[in-house]
Amino acid sequence: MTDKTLIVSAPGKVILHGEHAVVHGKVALAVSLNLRTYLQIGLCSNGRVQINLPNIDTCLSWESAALQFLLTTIDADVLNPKAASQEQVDKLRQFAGIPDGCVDTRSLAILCFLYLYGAISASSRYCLPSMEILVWSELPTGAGLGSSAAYSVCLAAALLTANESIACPVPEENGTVRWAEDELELINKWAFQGEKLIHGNPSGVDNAVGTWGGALKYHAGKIMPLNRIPTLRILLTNTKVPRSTKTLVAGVKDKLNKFPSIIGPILNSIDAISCECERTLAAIVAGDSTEESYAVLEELIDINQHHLNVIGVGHSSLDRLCQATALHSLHSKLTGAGGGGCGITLLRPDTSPSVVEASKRALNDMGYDCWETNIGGHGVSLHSPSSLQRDVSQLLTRLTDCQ
Ligand SMILES: Nc1ncnc2c1ncn2[C@@H]1O[C@H](COP(=O)(O)OP(=O)(O)OP(=O)(O)O)[C@@H](O)[C@H]1O
Ligand SMILES: C[C@@](O)(CCO)CC(=O)[O-]
Ligand SMILES: [Mg+2]
Repeated sequence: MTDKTLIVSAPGKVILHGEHAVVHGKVALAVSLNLRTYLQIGLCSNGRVQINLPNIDTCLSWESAALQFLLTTIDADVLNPKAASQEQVDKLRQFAGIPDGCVDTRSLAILCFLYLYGAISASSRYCLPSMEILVWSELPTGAGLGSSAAYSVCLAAALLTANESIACPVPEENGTVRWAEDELELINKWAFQGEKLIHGNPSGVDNAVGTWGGALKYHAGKIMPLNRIPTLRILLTNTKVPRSTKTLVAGVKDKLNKFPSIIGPILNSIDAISCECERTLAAIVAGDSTEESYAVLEELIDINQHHLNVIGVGHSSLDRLCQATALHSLHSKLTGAGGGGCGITLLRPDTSPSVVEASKRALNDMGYDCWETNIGGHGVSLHSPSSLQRDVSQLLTRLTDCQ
């Protein structure tokens, strides 16, 4: 590609409880996934900026000179990330030929890139750097697993590192490194600004998981690592019904504005579910009556799924998912923004392989993708090419070659 190439990655996430309520200041519990988004950035001197997004069939390239307007449009301080103003968004839309109100996958991804590239580069340079960026993800796009946050976190980490606003740590023996805590905070803050362009009004939970990984409790902007959490077995199902987080989040806000005394208590109840879930997970770690604790976790899942339907983010595909797993005495709820996308099903430590297989078969027969997942992937990381899994490395090389 170029003389200086960096590869970063960030994990997707599942929200156990608290989606949507967290946007309104309630508690959410989220864990990172072992599915990641990878970004390769190469600084070059060919006077061009290229972004290749194969998951969404998009590859765009501009003369750096054509992007110089970003320097005057975006007056940013790299150490104090701020949101794009309406005027700036309008200029970016106009430049990229994105009509007002257009929320398709490609438009949102490009808007997010242009703002982060402009804001991070413009704040410390007089001319914009020439670069080639390739983003490829193992996560399904727009399915509730935090693909937008993983994309924003990767862009923020790569642009800040390429710009030397944060250090470029030297990979250790295993070839993967993380940044220092204050640098992670800066990555997270910029990623949050990227999420704003994609989501409209994000809570910040998804980019926090993408940045720090692991399991965390998120409450009104406060990020608290969850240390007392057992190894959970989770079946992840993608209904493949497309939806937009931005639209769903806006829908809940409208409902809350219209019926504050009806929807408000439901959001409070979701908050209480997250807190009860946290206590129950800690009880399992402490070895307290695991059998009963799992029964509580299952009941919390059922109650929350009903609440999410009431606030308008359910979908018939998700109802069918819950019914299909209930036939095997398993409990499911949507995860992420809902409206289709993915659901999670809790498996007990002793759920037998035959039950898991039968559930998977039933879900596959309905046209859904379904897999038992590992949770707790590490947060945003910088990789040496040799440390990447072979299939990921080969894929990035192949995609680079066909640019
Ligand atoms: N691999 C990718 N390449 C380019 N753009 C991506 C990629 N992954 C996500 N995006 C951007 O993120 C948007 C999807 O974000 P959205 O928030 O709707 O879904 P999600 O993040 O997968 O789900 P949730 O927010 O519920 O966890 C896409 O429309 C696209 O703009
Ligand atoms: C629906 C939502 O709560 C989670 C999306 O993964 C939105 C957010 O928190 O930004
Ligand atoms: Mg998202």
